[in-house]
Amino acid sequence: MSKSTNIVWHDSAVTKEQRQEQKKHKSAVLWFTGLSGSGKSSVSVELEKRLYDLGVHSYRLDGDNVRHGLNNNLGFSQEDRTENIRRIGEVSKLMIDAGIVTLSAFISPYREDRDKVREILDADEFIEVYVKCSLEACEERDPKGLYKKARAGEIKGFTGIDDPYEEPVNPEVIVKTDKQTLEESVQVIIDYLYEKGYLS
Ligand SMILES: Nc1ncnc2c1ncn2[C@@H]1O[C@H](COP(=O)(O)OS(=O)(=O)O)[C@@H](OP(=O)(O)O)[C@H]1O
Ligand SMILES: Nc1ncnc2c1ncn2[C@@H]1O[C@H](COP(=O)(O)OP(=O)(O)O)[C@@H](O)[C@H]1O
Repeated sequence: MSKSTNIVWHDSAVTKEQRQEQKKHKSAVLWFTGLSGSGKSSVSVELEKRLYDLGVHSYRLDGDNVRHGLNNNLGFSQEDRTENIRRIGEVSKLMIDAGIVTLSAFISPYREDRDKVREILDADEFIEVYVKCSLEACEERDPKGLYKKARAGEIKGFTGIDDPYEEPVNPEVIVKTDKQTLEESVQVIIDYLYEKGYLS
């Protein structure tokens, strides 16, 4: 529920469309969702590098990083995760308005939260990228040692262990990081962006 009252929207003199035209590409959010350790950070970092080399104005928002600043008052309860995703959805919307291809990499375990982000954007602005990887493979990788801690009961409410992860029903893109190399996953996304006309 919004607490802001007596506020009036003020339009800019430069439109989103003009910014896109200037940059020579569309803007949208690539919304990476998946278990901890599935590869959201690895794939989005590599993709950002590829996009930069292609001259695409892009920027990456990452769960761990954003929780150091903007969202450092949020934990991992369902309510806090929902607020985390709501804020990132709004930040992504601002970035899209600025003409930027935004890469948002958050577990975002709840379908409803992801769908709400989709709803506040235009139809082709939300590209859900399911970073699919079995729990077993994520746990085997355990890059931060968090699964080990969760199994030992040192972290409560860890996604995939004792907290839910709701898979996307109809994502625009699926990358299977337990079956594909990092480079193959990045290429799948680049191909999608060209095929759908985000890049030309
Ligand atoms: N309880 C619990 N469950 C899941 N993850 C946890 C938890 N506690 C800390 N971490 C670390 O926080 C990172 C996930 O943050 P996100 O903002 O992406 O999470 S969420 O979208 O709000 O669910 C996640 O990063 P990734 O491993 O990159 O996904 C973890 O490093
Ligand atoms: N094919 C692959 N794609 C992405 N990551 C992979 C792959 N194979 C192994 N990995 C490793 O898996 C780990 C994924 O961790 P990370 O990218 O931080 O995931 P997340 O951001 O989803 O938590 C990294 O250590 C990465 O090197």
